[in-house]
Amino acid sequence: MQARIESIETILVDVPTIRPHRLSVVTMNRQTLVLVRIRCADGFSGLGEATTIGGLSYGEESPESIKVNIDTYMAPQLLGGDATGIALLMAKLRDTVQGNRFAKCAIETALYDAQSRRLGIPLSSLFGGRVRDAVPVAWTLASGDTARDIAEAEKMLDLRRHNIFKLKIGARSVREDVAHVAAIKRAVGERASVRVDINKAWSETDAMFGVPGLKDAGCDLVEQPISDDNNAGTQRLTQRALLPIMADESLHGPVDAFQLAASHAADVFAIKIAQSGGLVGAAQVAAIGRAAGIDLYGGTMLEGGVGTMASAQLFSTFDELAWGTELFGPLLLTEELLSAPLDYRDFELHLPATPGLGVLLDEEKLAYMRRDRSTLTVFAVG
Ligand SMILES: O=C(O)C[C@H]1C=CC(=O)O1
Ligand SMILES: [Mn+2]
Repeated sequence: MQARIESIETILVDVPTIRPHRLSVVTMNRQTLVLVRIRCADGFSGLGEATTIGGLSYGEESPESIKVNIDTYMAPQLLGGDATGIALLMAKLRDTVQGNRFAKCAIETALYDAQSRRLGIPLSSLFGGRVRDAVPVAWTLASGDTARDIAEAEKMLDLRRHNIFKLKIGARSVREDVAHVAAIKRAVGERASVRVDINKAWSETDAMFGVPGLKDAGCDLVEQPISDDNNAGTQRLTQRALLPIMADESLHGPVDAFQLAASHAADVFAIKIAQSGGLVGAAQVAAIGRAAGIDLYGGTMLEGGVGTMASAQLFSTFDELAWGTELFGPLLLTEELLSAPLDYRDFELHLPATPGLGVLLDEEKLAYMRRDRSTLTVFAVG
């Protein structure tokens, strides 16, 4: 049975964060969610998300460019097509649209959400089924203040919400950053795993000094210490084997995964569905990593509930997820856009058993919060 695509809508929603979120590349005070909704003639619809971080400071696609490119170049090609033929539709997009991985991810996710709803099964069933019904979730400490980060970590441990902490460093000197990490590890001790994300800020020589310091501080994992232009440098750091090195910004889908795996320039892959160009691309990144003996970690672009659940649906199917996930995006936001919030408890995100993504939008809240609330545009078949 075919299902004609009737409309594709891309919606921007600006949501303040619960506190400033300081990365080496940007300080976020709000997040712009990019939501995609595809409606089909058989009455089924699907949701996807293409949210990125800090406008253009993290990736090459901004929320605004994602919306314009979907509305102008992608939606017209897909409208009227058969929504059940996901591989064919995505092949058509790949042939005619270069790059734009986040936009493609949102469209592909919406098609998979609609298709799994149509079949009455969770989205994870279309990727082989679940190995687990819940995934561990790290929290990022990024207030920029050591005492505040320690208080936040204590609160998360008390709530039994997170016992893995990822510290954002790289904006200060290496010496100051190592002292910051050491203070937080001293405070939480064996109750939590402490890891760092440098978001490319270090030079290779910074890393030569910094990584041994982090090891002495009790840090467990180092994410993207140096530029993604210098994978040879990351390979050298990985081979020094002082601490596990995780690839994040250097990993944009299966081709990068293959190159990093072939040169063993990482010990761990941060799998992100948007960076990988979609769920299928992310599954391929995971498979390449596993084939090369590289561990997996479920990454985020700090998406809201839709993208977070799409990621969780895929990560639940991985046979190995040694470093857990960081699917905490909705918890960083001051506003809930789902009709029921995601289920975080006992240090994990629990997945719903309902069809598709298993999430619904709070339509009233969305209507009130969407950026274009006065100038609505929905692209539909004429
Ligand atoms: O990993 C990143 O670089 C981006 C993001 C994920 C968690 C977080 O706090 O920031
Ligand atoms: Mn990262």
